[in-house]
Formats: sequence, structure tokens, C-alpha cells
Amino acid sequence: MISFRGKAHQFLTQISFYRFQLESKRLLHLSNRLCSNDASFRVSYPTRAVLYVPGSDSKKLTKIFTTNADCVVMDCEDGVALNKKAEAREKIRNLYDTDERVQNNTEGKFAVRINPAETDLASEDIKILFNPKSDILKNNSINNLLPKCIFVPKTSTSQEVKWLFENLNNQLKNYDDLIKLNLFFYMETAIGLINLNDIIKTALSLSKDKYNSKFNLEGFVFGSDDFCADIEATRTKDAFELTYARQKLIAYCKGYKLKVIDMVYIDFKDLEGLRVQCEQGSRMGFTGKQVIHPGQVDVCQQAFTPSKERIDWALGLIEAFDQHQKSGAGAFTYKGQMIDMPSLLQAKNILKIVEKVKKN
Ligand SMILES: CC(C)(COP(=O)(O)OP(=O)(O)OC[C@H]1O[C@@H](n2cnc3c(N)ncnc32)[C@H](O)[C@@H]1OP(=O)(O)O)[C@@H](O)C(=O)NCCC(=O)NCCSC(=O)C[C@H](O)C(=O)O
Ligand SMILES: [Mg+2]
Repeated sequence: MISFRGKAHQFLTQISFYRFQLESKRLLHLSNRLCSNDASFRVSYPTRAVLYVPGSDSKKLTKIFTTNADCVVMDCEDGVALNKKAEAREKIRNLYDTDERVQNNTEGKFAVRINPAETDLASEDIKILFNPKSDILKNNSINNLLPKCIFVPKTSTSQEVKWLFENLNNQLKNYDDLIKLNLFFYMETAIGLINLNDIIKTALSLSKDKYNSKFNLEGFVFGSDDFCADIEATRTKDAFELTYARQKLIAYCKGYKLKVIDMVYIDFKDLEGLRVQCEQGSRMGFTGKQVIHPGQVDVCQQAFTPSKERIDWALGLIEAFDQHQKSGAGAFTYKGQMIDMPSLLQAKNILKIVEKVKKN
């Protein structure tokens, strides 16, 4: 039996819930209005959880349709044994030839990781993966039959970028109506970290000036395990040995408005440890994280999705900022903190992520 006080409490909770809903709707409307005319508010698809599936493993490949990972990377590189490379390429090619779910995906949900540029393995990957069977091509648009996004590991020099674009371009030159191919490069060697600026600038300028924007550099992936091997570091749970590399990669990617995907957490049964590392990566500025097991996807997505509290904070701040701007105040107090233009930009970043997730 609920007492009168209990009932009153229930009633008040209900009222404040409805008030909260109304308030949220009003604020969301306001944020749409504030952000819709903002050129910096470009929203592409989300990459919170990027799941690897070894291309040679038929059973795991069937799981690409049941996972809710934002991006599935069918792997031809390190997740595949050397004597299974040909099998991996064939299985992935077969999916693009026959499966409408893969064919109809327009952005980066189904991607492929090829082998490192300037290797025979990569040449063979490109030759097979970007070559639909002619009888299938007769009845289908080429854009449905090719990977829309590729991941390119161990990118250490701008020379490799040139090699890659040239090879892809040669393979694709017969298909006039090809739309864009999204690309992620890996930063996973010491020399790659040193050459990062050069690699990004080469990829951006070559794509725009020489290849008519056919190739779109979407972002970078931090290959922490290869990087550790390369710098002869020992992996630790809190990843302190990788701090510099992670921060440098974030700064360069954000400087060029690129996505940046954090390290793998190889202890895949330890979900609490995963959560801690995901939240750390999210706070540092990463856009998402690589995962190696479907069981890691939910934890990862949650950590890279702003919480209700953060969204409320952002919406309230945007409204307060708007009001203070109108009254002529650039800086003001909101929830006990000093707010000015950088805080508004941070609040908008939160809404950008929400928009991306909604788009998916
Ligand atoms: C790590 C694994 C080898 C573990 O596999 P398994 O022993 O099969 O795990 P489970 O029994 O727990 O699996 C449960 C079910 O889930 C399916 N499964 C598991 N992993 C995947 C996956 N990645 N994609 C799709 N489906 C998956 C299993 O088949 C089970 O199914 P069912 O029996 O029907 O219930 C395995 O998870 C794995 O191979 N993961 C991928 C490894 C990989 O790709 N590594 C390379 C990428 S990481 C990297 O490159 C790092 C970077 O470059 C760097 O340098 O840092
Ligand atoms: Mg690697």
C-alpha cells in the first residue's frame, strides 16, 4: 500500500518527467535551428565501433549482418593467415557479387582491409576485390559491386599513398561512373608517426588535384599493437606507453577534420577493462575504437555516444549562449562554470555525435 506521501512523490516525479520531455524537445528544436546553418556542422556516418572479421572465416563472415557495429572491416591483412589470403579475397569478392545487403550499403558500413601498400599482397587484393565478374556487372551498377571503403594498414610514407592511388586508379579506370572510395590509413609504425603530416597532405592533395576527388581520406586508425612492436614497447593496461602517439594522431586528424579510430583492446573477455579504455579514448578525442569480437560492440558504442546528461548540458548551454549573445554577454555563468565561445563549440561537438548516431 502506497502512502499519501509516496503517491505525491510519484505524481511529482511523473510531472517532472513530462516537463523534462517538453524541455528536451524545445531545446532540440533550438539546437537544430542553431546548427543547421553552421558550415562546421558537417555530419558523416558514425564509426564508434569498428569490428574486424577475418575474411577467410566463412562462419564469422555471416555475423556481419547480425552485428550492430557501425562499421565492419572484412580483413585480408593480419587477421588472415598467409596461406589463406587468396581464400579471404575470394570470399569477400563473393559477398559483393551476391549479397544485396552489402551491395546496397552506400557509405562505410561494410569495408575491407587490404594488405600494406607497395606489397604484392596488396596488388593482388586490389586486383581481385575491385574486379566484379563480368556477367554480374552486366545487370548491376558498378557502384553496388565495389567496396565503398578500404582500410590501408602500416602506411608509413607518402610514397605508399602515391602507390596506392595509382594502383586503385589503374584498376578502376574502366568504370566511368564510379563514385567516391572512402579510405582509412593506419598509423602503426614509428616512421609513420614521424611522416604523418606528409602522408595526410599527400593523400588530400593527390585526391583532389590528380584524381578528381575519387578518393576520399576519411580518417586514420591507430594500430597500437604493431606500433608497440615497432617501438619495442611493452603493452600495459592503462596504455601509458602510447600516450604521445595517440595524442599526436588525434591532433593531426582533427587538424585536417578527419576521423580517428583508437586502439584495439585484445583482452576481449574483460568488458570492464574495455569500458575504461573506451571512455579514456572518447575523452581524448577519438571518434571510435577498433573491436575484434562482437561482444565488445555495445560497450564501445555506449562509451562513444554522449550520455543523456552530456546532451542536456549541451542543449541547455546552447540556449543560454544564444540568450547571452543577444543581451551582449560573450562570457557568462552556466551551472557554476564560466562559459564562452569554446564551450559552445564543445557543446556543438556533442550534438554532432548525436546527429551521426541518429543518421545510422
Ligand atoms: C579473438 C577471436 C579469435 C575469438 O574467436 P572465438 O574463439 O570464435 O570467440 P567466441 O567463441 O567467443 O565467439 C563467439 C561467437 O562470435 C563469433 N565471432 C567471434 N569473433 C568474431 C568476429 N570478429 N567477427 C564475427 N564473428 C565473431 C564466433 O564465430 C562465435 O560464433 P558462434 O559459434 O556462432 O556463436 C575472434 O574474435 C577473432 O578472430 N577476432 C578478430 C581478430 C582479428 O581480426 N584480428 C586482426 C584485427 S586487430 C588489428 O589488426 C590490430 C591493429 O592492426 C594493430 O596493429 O593494433
Ligand atoms: Mg596492425
